[in-house]
Amino acid sequence: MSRVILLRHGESEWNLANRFTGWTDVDLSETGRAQAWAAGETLATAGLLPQVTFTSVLTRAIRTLWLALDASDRMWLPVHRDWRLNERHYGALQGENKTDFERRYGAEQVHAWRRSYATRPPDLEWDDERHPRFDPRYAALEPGQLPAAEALADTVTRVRPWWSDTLRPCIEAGRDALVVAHGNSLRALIKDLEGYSDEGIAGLDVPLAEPLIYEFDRAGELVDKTTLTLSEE
Ligand SMILES: O=C(O)[C@@H](CO)OP(=O)(O)O
Repeated sequence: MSRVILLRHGESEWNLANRFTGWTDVDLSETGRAQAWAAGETLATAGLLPQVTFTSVLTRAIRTLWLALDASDRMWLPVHRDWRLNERHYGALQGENKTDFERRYGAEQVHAWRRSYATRPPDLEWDDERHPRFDPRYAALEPGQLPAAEALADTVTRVRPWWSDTLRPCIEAGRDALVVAHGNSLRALIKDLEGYSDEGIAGLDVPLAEPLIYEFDRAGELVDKTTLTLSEE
């Protein structure tokens, strides 16, 4: 048996400001840091101490992992960062305020951008300085791998091979893993794990910094899922 703990990062500065974030590399807010620490304490109290950890290449997820590892006295664990766990790329919407956009474009359009499976937000321009091709952390990737905007369906397409080549072998080896990622990259993973339909996944929101525990058998089949409630201060 293997346990996989899925953890969305704590509140970021742009969760707080209600701005579309995507691949923008914003840090955790003070609340987000406290949430990440509390998540680590909760895992330690529950005896959920993984042997290996995975995260994205974005600061809010990496720092959540660091704080959770520190709080659970596990800073020595191996950490594997992978761009395929990044948040869904929100294209030209990145930086915009979600409420302002609802006023300008209507709640239905904004909901489609945020939660429909296949609706892609408008692309970031190729020459926009925020385009990932200008970011050194993606320098080893082929230009065709770098999104200018993603629908959730596109995020599923990049998370699926990560599951097959990285997480699944770890599960089959009987190892427990902590995966710290983002609202929509976790929705992409959970869609396949729990068999959500393209329409059904629109109704799933992953809470900030609340550990979701998935248990798998040695064949990599999901056998159980639980949510850990955070310990009270
Ligand atoms: O802005 C984002 O990148 C995400 C996560 O915060 O937002 P949403 O939940 O609207 O997809």
